[in-house]
Amino acid sequence: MRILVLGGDGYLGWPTALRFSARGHEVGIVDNFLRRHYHVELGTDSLTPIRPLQERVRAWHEVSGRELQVFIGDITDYSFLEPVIRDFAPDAVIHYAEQPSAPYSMMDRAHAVFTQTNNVVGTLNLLFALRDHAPDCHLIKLGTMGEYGTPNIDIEEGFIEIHHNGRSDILPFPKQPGSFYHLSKVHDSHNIQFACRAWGLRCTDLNQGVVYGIETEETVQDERLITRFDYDECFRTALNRFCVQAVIGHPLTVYGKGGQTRGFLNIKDTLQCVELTANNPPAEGEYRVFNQFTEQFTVMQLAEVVAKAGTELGLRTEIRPIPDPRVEQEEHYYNAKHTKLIDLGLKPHYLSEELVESMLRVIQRYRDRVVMDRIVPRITWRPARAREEAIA
Ligand SMILES: O=c1ccn([C@@H]2O[C@H](COP(=O)(O)OP(=O)(O)O[C@H]3O[C@H](CS(=O)(=O)O)[C@@H](O)[C@H](O)[C@H]3O)[C@@H](O)[C@H]2O)c(=O)[nH]1
Repeated sequence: MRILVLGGDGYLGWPTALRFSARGHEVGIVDNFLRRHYHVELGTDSLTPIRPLQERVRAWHEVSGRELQVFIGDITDYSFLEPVIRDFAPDAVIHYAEQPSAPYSMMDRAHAVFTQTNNVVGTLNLLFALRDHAPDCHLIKLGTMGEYGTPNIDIEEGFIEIHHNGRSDILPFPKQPGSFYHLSKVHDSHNIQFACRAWGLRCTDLNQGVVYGIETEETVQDERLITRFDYDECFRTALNRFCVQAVIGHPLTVYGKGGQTRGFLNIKDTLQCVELTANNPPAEGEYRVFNQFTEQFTVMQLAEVVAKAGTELGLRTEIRPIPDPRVEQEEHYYNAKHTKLIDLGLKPHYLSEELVESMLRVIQRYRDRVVMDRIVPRITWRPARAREEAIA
């Protein structure tokens, strides 16, 4: 297949591009380096010393003998995106090219507006480019489990049968997202579903949970191929962040009661899921939703696994809950279905103490790169006065 990875310089995009390239597909990467720019803006950095994209691409060529095509530009700029889609003529587009952080979107008005403009306009441009230049292409869009929020009923995979006043229908599962970032993904889902219905596009919306992990089969082949690994309050994910905190001797920052439950998956399973999805495309006009995670945990359970693994390695690891900077339920019912990818053949890598220990060992190699004053959260979901109190 000809596969275009939008956001192919990112945490997941880069390993995804390598995986498809290793399997013999023709892979193109599109990126505008926004993730690198956010870190310059916030004074943070990836724990792992990632190389410039062109150097990574050369390294992959040396290691594998394979070429990756690179397109540098912004997908919100249609005059950039349209010729890329037209000339590359993809069979599948994997779309990671969005602002992915809930805290970043909650910083202030400007960051909320940027997040929604960037994400919604980029995806809309993509839909039009596919309609006009690659109508048979399979769009694989990274959505989020956070679209559903935490309702007091079981979460279905995209759709739910509703009986109402003697009639019934299968409708999109209700959405109660918890940040302007998560809301941007809801807006995308609606736009994509409409484009499938109106124009016959085919799309899989992958409602992904919280990803953890550093290494994949391809990125370990050469140190220049390592993917980024964030631990700061904005671009982290909880488990990755707790692991870095354990290594530097910082108390694990469980927010509030720690009963927040989410779906989690290993970065290796992100690649498996995307590959299974690409190999099993939907029909023309079909809009599918897969819930992409393998296990659910509370935040406190994650912290406990990290604390135990840290103790095994001789680290002094303390769990210290802090007031929750977000507006979210700190204890709640959570039971989300996730069978469709398993039915396609997903073989999960489950979370274990050994896996966390191996992450801690990799992090230990780079511990001198940690920006210490970017661990404690400063962004809150509440308005200014409450924010100042929280920081104090
Ligand atoms: O130091 C921390 C960091 C996070 N949390 C808690 O851990 C949970 C998950 O937070 P997270 O920062 O790991 O992930 P989140 O903000 O939900 O976003 C991440 O995971 C989402 C999937 S999901 O959570 O919506 O299923 C993706 O869409 C996003 O791109 C990705 O950044 C939240 O309840 C948060 O309050 C802590 O208790 N302590």
